[in-house]
Amino acid sequence: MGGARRGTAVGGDPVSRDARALRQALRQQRRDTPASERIAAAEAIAQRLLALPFTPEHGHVAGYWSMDGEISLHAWQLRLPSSLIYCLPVLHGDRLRFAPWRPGGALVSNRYGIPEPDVSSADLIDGNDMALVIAPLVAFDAGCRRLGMGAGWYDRGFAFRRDRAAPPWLVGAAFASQQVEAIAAEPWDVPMDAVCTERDTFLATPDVE
Ligand SMILES: Nc1nc2c(c(=O)[nH]1)N(C=O)[C@@H](CNc1ccc(C(=O)N[C@@H](CCC(=O)O)C(=O)O)cc1)CN2
Ligand SMILES: Nc1ncnc2c1ncn2[C@@H]1O[C@H](COP(=O)(O)OP(=O)(O)OP(=O)(O)O)[C@@H](O)[C@H]1O
Repeated sequence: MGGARRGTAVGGDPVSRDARALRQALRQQRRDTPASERIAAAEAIAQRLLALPFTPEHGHVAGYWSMDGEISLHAWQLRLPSSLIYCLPVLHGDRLRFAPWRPGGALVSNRYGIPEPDVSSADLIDGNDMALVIAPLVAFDAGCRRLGMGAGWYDRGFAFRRDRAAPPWLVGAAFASQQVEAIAAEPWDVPMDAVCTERDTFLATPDVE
């Protein structure tokens, strides 16, 4: 494995989806990001996310409760226009759903120990009713392909986006150090419309007919 070095893209072959070791190395590198970098990165990614060409004017937008060293979205959440409703992911059976959350709102811990809004299932929002979803990731490439935690929550939840246009807009969020040369495409993969880091914004190239 050539490269889980900080700040450098991993070169060589496309990242094998079976590369458990690579996933672990990238997660370790993500956890090792120093606090000073995390603080600056949260501000920088907020500016990039707010500047996306397709930021919706109203509706529900999802972030995530960062864990395992993921880049934080609190600065973005704080700066969202009041016409947008911030939501967090909620694991409902085998489905990824969403629920509005504001600081102070009731939370419970999900099966992975990640806090999620404490709401009844009737109040959960389906992925296809969201305007924009920021997806956490372990690695990404410049083509806006995403490697997640390996349980397929986002790929299953947004499978409908493989043959349907946005919305919901899907945006990966990561530290620049999580970029790899190429992620091998799997049939179930749902590419992101963009990936933002503290340093760059990658936009998926629209299909030219
Ligand atoms: N902050 C955040 N929220 C998120 C995700 C995420 O990646 N980050 N998810 C993105 O999908 C969903 C949760 N998916 C997850 C999938 C695996 C693990 C995880 O820690 N797996 C452990 C093994 C845990 C176990 O077996 O119970 C591991 O791989 O070490 C966590 C979250 C929804 N919410
Ligand atoms: N649309 C789908 N329908 C059924 N199974 C799916 C679908 N999408 C993904 N999966 C399954 O989910 C598993 C994990 O996929 P993958 O490794 O791509 O997840 P990931 O993108 O890393 O994780 P996540 O989306 O949770 O962050 C795969 O084994 C795949 O079989």
